[in-house]
Amino acid sequence: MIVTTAELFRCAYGKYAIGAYNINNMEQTLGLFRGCAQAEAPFIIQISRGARKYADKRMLEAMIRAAESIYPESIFAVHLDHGDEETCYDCIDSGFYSSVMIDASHHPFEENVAITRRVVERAHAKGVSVESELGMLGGVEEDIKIDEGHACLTDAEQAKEFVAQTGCDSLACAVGTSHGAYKFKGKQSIHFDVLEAIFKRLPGFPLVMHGSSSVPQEEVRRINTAGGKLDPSACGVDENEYLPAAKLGVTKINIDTDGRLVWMRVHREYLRDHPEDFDFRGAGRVYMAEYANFIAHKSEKLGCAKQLESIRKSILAQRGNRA
Ligand SMILES: O=C(CO)COP(=O)(O)O
Ligand SMILES: O=C[C@H](O)COP(=O)(O)O
Ligand SMILES: [Zn+2]
Ligand SMILES: [Zn+2]
Repeated sequence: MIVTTAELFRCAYGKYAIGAYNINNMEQTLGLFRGCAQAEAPFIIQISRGARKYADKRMLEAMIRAAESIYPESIFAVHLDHGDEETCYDCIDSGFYSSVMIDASHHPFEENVAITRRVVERAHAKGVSVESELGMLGGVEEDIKIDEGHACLTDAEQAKEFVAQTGCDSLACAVGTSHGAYKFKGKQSIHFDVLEAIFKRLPGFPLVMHGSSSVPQEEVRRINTAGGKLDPSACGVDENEYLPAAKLGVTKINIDTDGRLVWMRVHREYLRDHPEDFDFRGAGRVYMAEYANFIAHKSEKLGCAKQLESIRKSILAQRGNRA
């Protein structure tokens, strides 16, 4: 069942967070549905503009619809990740996406408000939820790279004003995390003081945390042992901080890099250990099983494992009340 992120957030708020994972190909798609079925977890499928170019937006839609028919019990939102205005409209008009992110945070405040408001109007007219962004994360995001010194954390007072002026359904905040495998040097910590200040000014309002991969050192070590050359000093967010963040209003946690690391590790090790192999499905099979286990593990850490049936009841009730 495809639901909106707003519907998911009404169930999760203050209790747990929903994992948002980017997909680009069939193996990720099947692994994601399988992992969430294993964990009995709801989820958010994220499609970036890069993914829409890489795999063709029609291919991604067809794969997701096929995966849904293979896993009919699944409950998920289809979400555009880091959209610009034009791509948001394309997704809203497609009738397939249930949620879009308009990321105009690189513009000045007033312009960010104006762009976000336009998208909210078009989206809400079609029942689509809107995530917006205020503040700037470090790291690489689509074609923009922001170094550590230029990242700027979200101001709580501005966040309150921004939400009131735009009417968006959720807000991505910069609270110390960053995108990619080369995150800030050393351990990445969520600035809980900043998050708490936003939570206090926006009680009941769903917050989103991007750049939340944990970049496990063991994963980086295995990739490098099998021939990779990733920076071994980079680490991500401690997975044990997902739930404390959820208690402060974070309902959506974005994880892409960690899934890419699973792909890299499985394929590098498989090719190293099976030099005679010319059937790529061997590695693909291992990857799908490993990715499913990875998703199930993340769902436990996010607190959304075993929530599927209660979410189903609650969303059907929400829809019944509105009908
Ligand atoms: O925020 C993300 C996608 O929008 C992903 O963040 P990571 O690079 O930490 O996985
Ligand atoms: O934040 C970005 C996501 O990790 C998606 O990355 P991408 O734009 O390379 O598809
Ligand atoms: Zn941004
Ligand atoms: Zn992001």
